[in-house]
Amino acid sequence: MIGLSGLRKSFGKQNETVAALDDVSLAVRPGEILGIIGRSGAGKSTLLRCINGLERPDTGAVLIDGEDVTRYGASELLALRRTIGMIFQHFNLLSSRTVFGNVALPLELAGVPRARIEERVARLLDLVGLADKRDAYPAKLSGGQKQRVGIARALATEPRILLCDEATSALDPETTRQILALLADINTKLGLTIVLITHEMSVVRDLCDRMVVLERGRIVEEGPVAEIFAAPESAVTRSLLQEVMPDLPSALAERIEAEPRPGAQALIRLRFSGEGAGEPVIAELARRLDVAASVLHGTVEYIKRTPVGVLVIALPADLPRPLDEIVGFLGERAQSAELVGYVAPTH
Ligand SMILES: Nc1ncnc2c1ncn2[C@@H]1O[C@H](COP(=O)(O)OP(=O)(O)OP(=O)(O)O)[C@@H](O)[C@H]1O
Repeated sequence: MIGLSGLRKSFGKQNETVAALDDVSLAVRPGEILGIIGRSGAGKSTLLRCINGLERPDTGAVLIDGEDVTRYGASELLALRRTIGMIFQHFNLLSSRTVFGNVALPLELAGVPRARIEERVARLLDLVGLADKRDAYPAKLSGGQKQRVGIARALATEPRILLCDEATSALDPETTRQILALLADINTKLGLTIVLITHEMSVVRDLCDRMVVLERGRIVEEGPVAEIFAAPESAVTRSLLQEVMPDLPSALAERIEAEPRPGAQALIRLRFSGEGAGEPVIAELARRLDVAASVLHGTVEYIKRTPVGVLVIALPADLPRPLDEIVGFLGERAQSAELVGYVAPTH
């Protein structure tokens, strides 16, 4: 549905140039929800703006339904934007217009007859659960209600693609959950393709099918959300994941040493996904290798009903077998097993 190939975009800043996008290639499948995550300045907004033609890449192609939109002129771009809805962090509603007036605006601009506008807006307000706020002005709405208006307005021209620019970053956690549930509902009901940018892993976890991690204008990781949560490869992804699935609680992290001191216990981090998440690894470790491990930390997240977890265990100081063998044994039963370091005995 959307194909980006070899996108590069630089901005000049005094004497230096910043590569906002540095050779980005990506395919977005019809009907999927793709999350693009990265830290501030990673290039997320530039990427989104290239998709809807607000930004023209220096080189590379943006294919929408097979057509390279980087070659479009002004009028073709205008038509393109009607097929791509967009919602924003700060909603961007017109304060002088009612809820109805805001949602109706793109239809008025497209010259849709009044009766059809009335009917379409009523349907959209029903869809986003705001039928009773039809005549309210934005100033009287909560953040979540404003974003619902934003979503209804974005859907007014019946786009095939919805771009979300940090759409829940200004909302509290409960309202965020409701808006993400609404987006999931719209994705299912309308078969809409959704591309969202965010700096929050919880948004990706709760809504997306696949994810892309951007860092300094480059894609550093890409794949199904559950797979990346279970086995993050890049340092950026691991660090972003700390927000939802801490690898180690900070009190424990402070005590970790790289080399074993006499009497120190080795800490092993296990990652699990899907079926493996329920397997009795620790019991097997005790039974088969005669190693009694203790659990120091664990989290389990459900991503589209797939359990994905992290478990940190401490091995006893005097191991009956070589450490490598134990890590290998665990690695065969979990998604991954790695030595985190050692903790010295506290007494
Ligand atoms: N119009 C511009 N002029 C100059 N530099 C820009 C412009 N737009 C973006 N940049 C630079 O390009 C880089 C990527 O910016 P971009 O806004 O795409 O990142 P982002 O991941 O969306 O960040 P944020 O989450 O803070 O919005 C940054 O270094 C930014 O300063």
